[in-house]
Amino acid sequence: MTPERFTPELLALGWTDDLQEALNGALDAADPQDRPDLHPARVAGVGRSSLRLWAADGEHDALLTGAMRQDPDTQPVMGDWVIAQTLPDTPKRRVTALLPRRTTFARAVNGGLGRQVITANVDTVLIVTAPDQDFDLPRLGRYVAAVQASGAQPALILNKTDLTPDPQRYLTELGALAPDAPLHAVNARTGAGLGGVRALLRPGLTAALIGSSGVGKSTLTNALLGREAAQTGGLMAEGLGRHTTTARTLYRVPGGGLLVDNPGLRDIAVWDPEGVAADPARIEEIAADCRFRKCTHTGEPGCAVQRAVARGEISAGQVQAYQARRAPARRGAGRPRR
Ligand SMILES: Nc1nc2c(ncn2[C@@H]2O[C@H](COP(=O)(O)OP(=O)(O)OP(=O)(O)O)[C@@H](O)[C@H]2O)c(=O)[nH]1
Ligand SMILES: [Zn+2]
Repeated sequence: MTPERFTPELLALGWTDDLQEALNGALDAADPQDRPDLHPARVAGVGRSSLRLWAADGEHDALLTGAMRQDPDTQPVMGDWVIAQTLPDTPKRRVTALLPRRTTFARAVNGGLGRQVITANVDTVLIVTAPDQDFDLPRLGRYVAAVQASGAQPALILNKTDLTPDPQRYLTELGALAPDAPLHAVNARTGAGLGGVRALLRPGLTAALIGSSGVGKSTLTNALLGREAAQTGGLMAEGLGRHTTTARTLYRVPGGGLLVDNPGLRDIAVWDPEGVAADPARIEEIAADCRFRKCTHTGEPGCAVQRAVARGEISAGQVQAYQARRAPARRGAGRPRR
């Protein structure tokens, strides 16, 4: 049907079985005449009215269909996978559909009534801190919670290890925040310890860096990329350049992996942590529409919860948090609760 399907190019961009399945479904539903022109692509840059896409056959500028532009639920964000149509008279593509999101970073808007997704499909978030006045365990703990709520895996990075005679003391405290998370000490300026961080950026995986201003995210980005891509010292990163006011970009890491640079993610410190927490009543309300009464929301057909995740109404992380909370009760009772 389509020439795509796990080409090395798509895999390098983070293509998965779930995405292929969603694409197949969308192609089945599409006008047979259009099918050869429909291809998956990853959103690598977001401008006011256009998108930068990375596809199996290279980079393209793209426009949204009017319907997608008007619906906040289908507005593609950095990291999203979309279906893009080639057009006869222009090199620009037209984005026709949003593919389901694996993870979502969102912030609460309208006083917590709504949520705005700012980055999708990030697998690993490197939480960066330094052994100086930035080292604030409660705030770092909120980063960890926000990352887990997004559905992504946190990793903890202590940068600027040259500033302390005793990095181990900081590492011990950091490690206690998330015992299962990878933990690395680095000096982004000299590159010391970078090998461990590089090992987290495997082909097909998408990573992002968060942490306060000045902690060394841009320096670390440049060290990982092996070039001066991001401006250090608090200036804006390279991105869509002249076309946008807010730089948001995706980088390819030499050796594999993708790195999202998104100022919106950097502001995670100001997020309301409750805004991203799961509301069990809300999820149970959605789950009432699942086809199966004992649906576990882990991939059953007709699952209303997964449908809500795909629409961005709730995040994969919220569902995970909800399931994690239910699991002990389920074990205790020895049978499913519903
Ligand atoms: N001593 C020391 N300084 C570092 C290290 N890494 C980065 N810096 C310095 O810290 C300052 C801030 O680094 P940036 O990389 O711009 O920090 P950032 O987190 O990207 O900051 P924003 O762009 O404002 O979010 C720069 O002067 C860097 O040279 C390190 O490992 N040791
Ligand atoms: Zn379900």
